[in-house]
Amino acid sequence: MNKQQALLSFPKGTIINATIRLTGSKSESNRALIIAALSKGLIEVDNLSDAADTVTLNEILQRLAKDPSAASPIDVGHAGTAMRFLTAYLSTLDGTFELTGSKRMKERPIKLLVEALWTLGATISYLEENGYPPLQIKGGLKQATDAVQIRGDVSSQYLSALLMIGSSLEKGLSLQIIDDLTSEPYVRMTLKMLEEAGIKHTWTQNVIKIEHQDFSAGRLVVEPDWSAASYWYSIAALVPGAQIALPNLKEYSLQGDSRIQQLMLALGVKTTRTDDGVLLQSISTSEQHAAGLGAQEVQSSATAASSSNDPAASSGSNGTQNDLSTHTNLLEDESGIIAGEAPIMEIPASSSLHQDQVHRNQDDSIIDLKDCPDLAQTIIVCAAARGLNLKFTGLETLKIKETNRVKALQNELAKIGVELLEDNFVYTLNCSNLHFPERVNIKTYDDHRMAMAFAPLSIFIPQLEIEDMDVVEKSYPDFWKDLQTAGFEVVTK
Ligand SMILES: O=C(O)C1=C[C@@H](OP(=O)(O)O)[C@@H](O)[C@H](O)C1
Ligand SMILES: C=C(OP(=O)(O)O)C(=O)O
Repeated sequence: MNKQQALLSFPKGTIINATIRLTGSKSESNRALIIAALSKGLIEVDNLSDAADTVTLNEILQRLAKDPSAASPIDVGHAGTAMRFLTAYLSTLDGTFELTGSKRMKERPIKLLVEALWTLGATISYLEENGYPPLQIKGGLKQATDAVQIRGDVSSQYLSALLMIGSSLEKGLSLQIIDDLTSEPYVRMTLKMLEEAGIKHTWTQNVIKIEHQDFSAGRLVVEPDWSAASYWYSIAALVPGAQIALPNLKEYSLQGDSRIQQLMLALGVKTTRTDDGVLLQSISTSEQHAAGLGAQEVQSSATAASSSNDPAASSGSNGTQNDLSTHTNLLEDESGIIAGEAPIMEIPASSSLHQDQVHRNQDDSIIDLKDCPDLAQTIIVCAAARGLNLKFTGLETLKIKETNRVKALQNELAKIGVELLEDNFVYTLNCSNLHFPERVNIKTYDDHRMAMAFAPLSIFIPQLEIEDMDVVEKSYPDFWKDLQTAGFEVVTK
């Protein structure tokens, strides 16, 4: 099938003054759909995302509700959350299911989740490579135990998948997290949404407990997507005088990616709360200097931003301070490979020890994105365009997402003369040869975030081609239309 390219340009002198209505969060939507399905009609959902990942999961759940025996094979395409959440959910249904996905999905590890479900009593087998989809799931889980351990440093989606089925299991769930927890705000989002659906939990040190209990009737309202908002922050950081209103976004959100507010303050974007959402404004260089945001300050301010100002983020929802960030590594896996017998892809080394070292030794110019990996491409490309030699940690899990995002960033940033250097879990931008050619073609690697993170470069590159523009469907189908609303020219080729 021929891929459609977008040819982007940004007329010189355009001042951006736009209102952009973002679609709902795909993370919240996909949790809401699973919770609604588990609640058997007690929970209703409002403002579902238009994201293809959500549309796909919704269709699958509707087919399952109609006739589980006719629903298989179930194909989630590129949707990581759908793959992981359904693996747990299907284990609780009656029937036998084949769960598969795109070529890339078959390279994204699922072994830790499958092993945790095996411990609970599920019957799951690998249909191709050990440790990877496709899976055969024989439902009707007969629970062997409530106690399960799982490494937290590979994907938080495994934990969310288990937590969502916890209250439906006859013995409940006691989930012990070993190793560092990556993408922690997504686990908190899961627990918060379960709470909104009447499901209580406790989180003490590294153990989250959910008793067997019933959902209570209610409605989950999905907020607009903060990850999608990040591309507008990047644009505001690169276009002097830009003003972008994002209605309905909440300053304090269930979404950890709302941290873009603090991170981008350091790159020159101010966020103001309005009656119906937030307003982004680019701060001029002189304002940045007046606010003390010189090059050095940009770096330390960005670091400070990596500890959220969201009060909900600093303690368990039961008010218990958890110490996951400091607990020791219990299951060091020196090989750094969790794949089965035929490993397809190395997952980030079980790197807690090394990363702890980095954190201990770090000067304050390192931005840690472990809590918000989906912001990495946006921030790194934006910083590169600004010529800022920033340092980052917490990027290890990028290697097992829609593509190896570290490699993809390295390849595409090279086209503007920028290097992203990797050394012992620290990633450094070297912008000393930054230049903007007349025409650049950006490859997307089947990754929506590659397309959206690089699109703002059209502010500097007269003809920017984005290969395979349809990739944005995964999370933000209206992205190109919204760019046009803001004054960008988008020609489809
Ligand atoms: O739970 C979720 O909704 C998500 C968790 C994150 O994945 P990891 O936990 O694998 O980092 C994130 O990258 C993904 O886009 C959505
Ligand atoms: C990593 C992502 O999604 P998923 O893991 O759900 O495929 C993403 O949206 O950036």
